[in-house]
Amino acid sequence: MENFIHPVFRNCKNMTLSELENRGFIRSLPKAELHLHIEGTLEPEMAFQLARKHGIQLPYRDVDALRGAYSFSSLQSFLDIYYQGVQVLQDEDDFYQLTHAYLQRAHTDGVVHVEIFFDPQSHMERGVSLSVVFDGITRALEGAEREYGMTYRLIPCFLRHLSAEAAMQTLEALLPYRDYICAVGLDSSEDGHPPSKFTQVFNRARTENFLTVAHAGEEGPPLYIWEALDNLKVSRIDHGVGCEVDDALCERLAQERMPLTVCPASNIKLAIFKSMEEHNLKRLLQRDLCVTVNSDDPAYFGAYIVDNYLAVQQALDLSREDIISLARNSIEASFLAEAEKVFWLGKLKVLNYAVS
Ligand code: HPA
Ligand SMILES: [Zn+2]
Repeated sequence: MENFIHPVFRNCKNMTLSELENRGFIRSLPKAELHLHIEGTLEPEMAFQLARKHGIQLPYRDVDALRGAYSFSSLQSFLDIYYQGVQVLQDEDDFYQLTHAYLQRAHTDGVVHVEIFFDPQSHMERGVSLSVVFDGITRALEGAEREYGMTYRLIPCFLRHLSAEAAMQTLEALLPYRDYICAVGLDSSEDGHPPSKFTQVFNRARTENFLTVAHAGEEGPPLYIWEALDNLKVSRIDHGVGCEVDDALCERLAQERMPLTVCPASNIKLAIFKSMEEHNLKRLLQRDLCVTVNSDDPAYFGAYIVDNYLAVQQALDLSREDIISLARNSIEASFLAEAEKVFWLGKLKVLNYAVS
């Protein structure tokens, strides 16, 4: 027990006082996490625990060797390891444990509302039923709502490297679970898989009263962001950092107040930017875009939501007002009801008075 360090403090050993103060400040802000793949919260310790439980042999000697493999050169190099990790998720309790662990962590980070992605196709193709996935995830979400008052939405995503027909079949399989679903999304390998490939599927999703979101402009060109807006009629762009080279697109995003769910640590780990100092988040904020900060796949990128806020604050020299704007954007960009947004925005307004 002597050497036990709570995961929240694992990275704190070498921190300066101002880092600790900033971390506490960021934690204290009510915020929403809007870009989080639940499968991307699988920490190596849990991967080994579940592999042992199910008699699965992971191709790594131990937890350290697995964590050591989390070194990526591109989105695809990450996805190859991520889909391998998914294999250990087999029964309802696995999905519960995974989601429960993430929600506990999010709560300590001051997250008051989560919108969680998951990849139904990566489970169904292994013979894991949708009811197992939904039951496990929603059991944890309902527990966090009871215990912490944390609200939630669920967003199943279609894998864009698979066919539009497969996505349509997946949408049909999801319909019996419609009461648990707020929106549908699009993720996985971006290059060569434009949003327009899924126009019909997203049309159908909207006739079924689902909102839509899509990953676009992570590695892909601005054209994919235009297509997500015009073909898929999304309410948010996931990532979207590739918009910067297209002035007309930036103007449209600003004018429509179209949120971008930016994931800074993910962008560095997947080599979208060479370093955090080169990240374009501050420039996008200065262009009046509705930028939010999120963790994407925190177990793989080594950074949960507060780590992401802190990293951009330090690297880009963001003020406390900037940080509050990011938290405010997250509430505004969420799929919460208007009255709930007003409640959290009121709390943030009081905090803003306190720092300005
Ligand atoms: O960052 C991502 N991009 C695309 N697909 C994904 N699936 C999990 N994480 C990601
Ligand atoms: Zn993502």
